Amino acid sequence: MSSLWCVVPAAGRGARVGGDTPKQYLPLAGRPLIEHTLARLATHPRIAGVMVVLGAGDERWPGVERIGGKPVLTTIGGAERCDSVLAGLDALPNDVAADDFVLVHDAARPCVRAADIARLIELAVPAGGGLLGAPLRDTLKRADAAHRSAATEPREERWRAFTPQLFRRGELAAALRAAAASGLKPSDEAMAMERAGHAPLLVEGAEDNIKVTTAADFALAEFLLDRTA
Ligand SMILES: Nc1ccn([C@@H]2O[C@H](COP(=O)(O)OP(=O)(O)OP(=O)(O)O)[C@@H](O)[C@H]2O)c(=O)n1
Ligand SMILES: C[C@](O)(CO)[C@H](O)COP(=O)(O)O
Repeated sequence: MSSLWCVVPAAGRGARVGGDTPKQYLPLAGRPLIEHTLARLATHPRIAGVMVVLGAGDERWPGVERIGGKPVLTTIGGAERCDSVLAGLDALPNDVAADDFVLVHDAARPCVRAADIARLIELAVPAGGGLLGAPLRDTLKRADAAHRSAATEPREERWRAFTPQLFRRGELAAALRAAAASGLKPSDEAMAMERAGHAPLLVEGAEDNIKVTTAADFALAEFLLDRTA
């Protein structure tokens, strides 16, 4: 079975965590958060290599060139996550063809399960692309400016999007470029692909594939690390 490259957007500032150090470099179980994520990806049998997208002038990147025997390449990202993903796609090795599928996975998601990555590849490749996610399981409220519940929104057919997301290199790059040209800043790859007329497959994954977003998420991620390995 062929293996895929994975673009890892890691050029964010982690503003919602606070502090001067971007969250991907903050300690999680004794190691920088990003190292856990890269270890998960690089040791996966279906992943050929990782392209880490760094912030400009990022001195915190340890400069590793291989993890788990897999190549680790780097490039510089942009102002928004979508810009960073596009930069990562453009920087992939030339032997990654336009029709080859590529994964995109947030550096901020260190607890992704290997079985979920395998299942995404198994189901989304024949479907032309897709993403891990989970159906909403809570009642959904629309808040007004005073944080009052203004309405209860339908939760049927509503999913939370996770990463990895998986698409053909050329189609995803074209969709991201088209979105950028229209002034849209897609919050995930699937949004750009939907806008380009594709219908990404939703593949249900474990809800413990959390995105470390606030300081409180570090304790939860540390609790989950060993339980999701
Ligand atoms: N310009 C950006 C913004 C985000 N990311 C990456 O996209 C992933 C998910 O984004 P998010 O959780 O929003 O991270 P930050 O943008 O760093 O968080 P914040 O919005 O709190 O600053 C992270 O791995 C982050 O490093 C990126 O590569 N380039
Ligand atoms: C891509 C993503 O992980 C899907 O849920 C998420 O949108 C990235 O976080 P952000 O805060 O939207 O940048």
